[in-house]
Amino acid sequence: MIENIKANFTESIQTKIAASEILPEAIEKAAMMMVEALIRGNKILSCGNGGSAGDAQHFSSEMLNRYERDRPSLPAIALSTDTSTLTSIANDYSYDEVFAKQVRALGQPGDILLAISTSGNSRNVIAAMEAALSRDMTIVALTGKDGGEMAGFLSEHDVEIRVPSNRTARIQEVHLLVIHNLCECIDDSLFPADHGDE
Ligand SMILES: O=C(CO)[C@@H](O)[C@H](O)[C@H](O)[C@H](O)COP(=O)(O)O
Ligand SMILES: [Zn+2]
Repeated sequence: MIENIKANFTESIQTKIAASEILPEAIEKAAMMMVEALIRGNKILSCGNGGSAGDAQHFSSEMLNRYERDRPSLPAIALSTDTSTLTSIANDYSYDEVFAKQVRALGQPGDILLAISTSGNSRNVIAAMEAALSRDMTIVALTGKDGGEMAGFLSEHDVEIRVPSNRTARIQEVHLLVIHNLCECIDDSLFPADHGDE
């Protein structure tokens, strides 16, 4: 067991090092898309399943409340939080529709969808992306593995941040770091810290 635990730490560290070499430009592009959307008065919707649902909520809470510094609330909605809405859409229609229906109701032109899936193949996340495009939103996709079907949905207006790993857990661990980088870039752009503030 100890050897497995150590191997997991090593694999996670190596995945982060590999990601640090290939992802910074995509993260910067995604952050600038988000900053521009927020300046325009748009908002960010986020979605994902399982651990990625947690990531979607982690991101929205850091927008709505704060990341590391005191600053005004920023508009974001995680689409994985309202169990009445999720269960009724899944019950009456299909689990594939649980995020897409919310995007069609809440999404406005210029909003951003943060779509999170380690495989890139979750049907409900892909349906949310289709709904976002129908609302003239842009997409920031956090993926892994080979990008799955999600990778094929993106245009030059969108950005994919694909973690170089085939293991769901390792991909999720990097997704969280990506989310914290996005928050830091947004705060640095919109609310630069005073010297000596931090
Ligand atoms: O957290 C984990 C595994 O670490 C799981 O809950 C995982 O998120 C679930 O199996 C998801 O359904 C996987 O979906 P996806 O990342 O392929 O979109
Ligand atoms: Zn997990």
